[in-house]
Amino acid sequence: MKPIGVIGGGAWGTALAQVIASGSREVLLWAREPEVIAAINDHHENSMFLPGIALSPLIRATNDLSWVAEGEAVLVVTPAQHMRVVLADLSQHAQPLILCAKGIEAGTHKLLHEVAQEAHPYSPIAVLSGPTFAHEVAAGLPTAITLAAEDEDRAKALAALIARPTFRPYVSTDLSGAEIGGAVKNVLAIACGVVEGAGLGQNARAALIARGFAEMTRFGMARGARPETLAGLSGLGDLVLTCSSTSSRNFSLGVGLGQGRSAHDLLSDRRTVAEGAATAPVLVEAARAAGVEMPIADAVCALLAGEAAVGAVVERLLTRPLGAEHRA
Ligand SMILES: NC(=O)C1=CN([C@@H]2O[C@H](COP(=O)(O)OP(=O)(O)OC[C@H]3O[C@@H](n4cnc5c(N)ncnc54)[C@H](O)[C@@H]3O)[C@@H](O)[C@H]2O)C=CC1
Ligand SMILES: O=C(CO)COP(=O)(O)O
Repeated sequence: MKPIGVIGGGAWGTALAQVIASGSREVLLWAREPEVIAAINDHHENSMFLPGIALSPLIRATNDLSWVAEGEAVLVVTPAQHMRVVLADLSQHAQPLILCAKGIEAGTHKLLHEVAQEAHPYSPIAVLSGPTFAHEVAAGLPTAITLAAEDEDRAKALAALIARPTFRPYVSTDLSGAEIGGAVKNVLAIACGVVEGAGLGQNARAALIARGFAEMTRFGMARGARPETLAGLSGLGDLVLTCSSTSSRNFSLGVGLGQGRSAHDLLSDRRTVAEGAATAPVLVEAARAAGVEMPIADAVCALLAGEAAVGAVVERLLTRPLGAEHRA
């Protein structure tokens, strides 16, 4: 059996490596930080990004991308905004690339499967996205996730390759839908954190999840996503997960904003990623370009940019004209 490659030694890349290795598969994991490579190879732990999890000895870490490219398939798990640069360093090959980051590329407004296809025209591209906190997945807790590829047989084959007794991929052919759900829910998770931090109550949070989902659906459909994908694991499923737990970095960032702290303070000095902070301005631009109204995403963007205080943003949302719940 050939090994499987994983690019990205953060919490999620490491958790996915652990899942795959639990099926007696060797994993070649590319990490950026020499300390992460040493800790995985010498102590079978990623103490920087996923502390406290004893990793399988079948996971070997490297800083050599050409090694990883030998995998039967390669999971790409760098933060969204770094993906194009990292993929440019990966040699061209014909193995499938499974994209696991959540975001939309700044500047181009492209979804990550579009970025990957430009960088690797000969590789089949798949997307893996859903409600999956890394620490739970690494601990072997039950998890379901969407695996999307244009070709359904390819999606099924990749799902079989990475499925494990407590890790269940459900297949889809809707790449855009799987990606848009994951990208947009990060921004909405920040909004839900603000509700929590500002003490606005549980009614407000439920309203925000439902109205946020309406925004996700409008934007997704404008960008070619299927509504049923957005209502599935990678959309609504992940939205519910990250809008209700401080295990979410995006939700936690929102809690800090809701307590009146600045995004600059909350984001400086952190090693871990809160993708929603990078996605929010890109999403707002992309929504405008597509003619889609996204008032909650606009509010998150204004808070992150320090353009408005929490009270003003909430008032702006509450004083919007009353309207129909469902638009024709
Ligand atoms: N942590 C989780 O529970 C989940 C994360 N994801 C997604 O996976 C992606 C990666 O997130 P995590 O593994 O959680 O990251 P993390 O927050 O655990 O670690 C940060 C990662 O960013 C990398 N990084 C920093 N600067 C970089 C650069 N210039 N070039 C390339 N890489 C750089 C670091 O090497 C490290 O791997 C994100 O898009 C995230 O939304 C998806 C599902 C679950
Ligand atoms: O995407 C995730 C779970 O599905 C992780 O969420 P955070 O990035 O907000 O921690």
